[in-house]
Amino acid sequence: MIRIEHLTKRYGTATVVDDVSLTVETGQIAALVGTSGSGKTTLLRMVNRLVEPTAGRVLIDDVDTATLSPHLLRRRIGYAIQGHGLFPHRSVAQNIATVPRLLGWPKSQIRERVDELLSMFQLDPAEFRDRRPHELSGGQQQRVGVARALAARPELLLMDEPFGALDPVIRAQAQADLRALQRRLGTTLIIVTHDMEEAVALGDRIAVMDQGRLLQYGPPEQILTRPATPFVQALIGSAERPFRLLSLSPVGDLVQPGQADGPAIAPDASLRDALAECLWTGRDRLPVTGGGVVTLAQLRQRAAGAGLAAPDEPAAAQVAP
Ligand SMILES: Nc1ncnc2c1ncn2[C@@H]1O[C@H](COP(=O)(O)OP(=O)(O)OP(=O)(O)O)[C@@H](O)[C@H]1O
Repeated sequence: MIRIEHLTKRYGTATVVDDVSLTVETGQIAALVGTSGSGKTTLLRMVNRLVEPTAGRVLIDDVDTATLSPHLLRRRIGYAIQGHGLFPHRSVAQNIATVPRLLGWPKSQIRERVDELLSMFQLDPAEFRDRRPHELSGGQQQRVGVARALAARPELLLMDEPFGALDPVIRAQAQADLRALQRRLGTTLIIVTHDMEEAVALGDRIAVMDQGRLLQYGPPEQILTRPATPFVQALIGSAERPFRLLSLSPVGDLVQPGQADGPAIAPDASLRDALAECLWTGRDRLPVTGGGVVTLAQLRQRAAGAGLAAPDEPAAAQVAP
């Protein structure tokens, strides 16, 4: 568990991170969103002490990170940034092996780990191990960057706009892969993004920042249905909100008894997909694979925010004064 307590960073008279407190449970993803210059990167970099806080502290599993040596701390924390930051003159394998080498892993174990990670990211080890970063596509470089961050099996992974440079299709795939991988490994993840869509797709919790302050921290449903301030509301984008809400839940959530004509939709498809299918095919109900139906009337209700579980724990509904 990561506990950020009253974290503050000042440069001269400018307070760029202003008394931010939030908790990320083990195995969860927290997405930091906000406008440019709102302090997201600075907040993230204070977690691995690339930036030293002016005040406040960060606890990882109840240990104050100020008591640890910064370089040892950073070996325990994966860090992936936009533009991947790969070493250009080192091979893919050497790049991925960076932290395991610093930790003194035996060569055979490093090699095994590199190949395992390449396979996990759908890069054939025999083909990619010895290439240099410039011999890879942007998406492949990005995957190697994330593989490098995961190499030493960090309990915590920090990502700063890791998919910013990818086109929308690859980006959606990269997000899905990251989510699946993170679930499998149980890694705790803090990701900075300026894209609310990405935050909703990835975050178990979303932190909205503006001018160094945390305006709201809560599950995506809460941010979307109960924005704490006009700024949060503007960031969500009112036109997109119904679709974002629908994208959070699978068809299986709304399935009810009944029958309908036409091709069926899978229970694990999103409600957003179901709405698109209804509109595209002119149907007001769809059969669901395995039985039952989902209706347009239900989808409309859900898009308006009805029937969602009440936003949980009051602490997560933290709102700045
Ligand atoms: N080393 C520094 N010295 C002085 N000011 C800094 C320094 N680093 C960052 N800042 C300022 O702190 C503020 C927050 O920057 P930060 O990079 O954390 O924002 P951000 O939300 O990540 O922005 P973006 O989305 O554009 O990357 C900005 O106004 C920036 O100019």
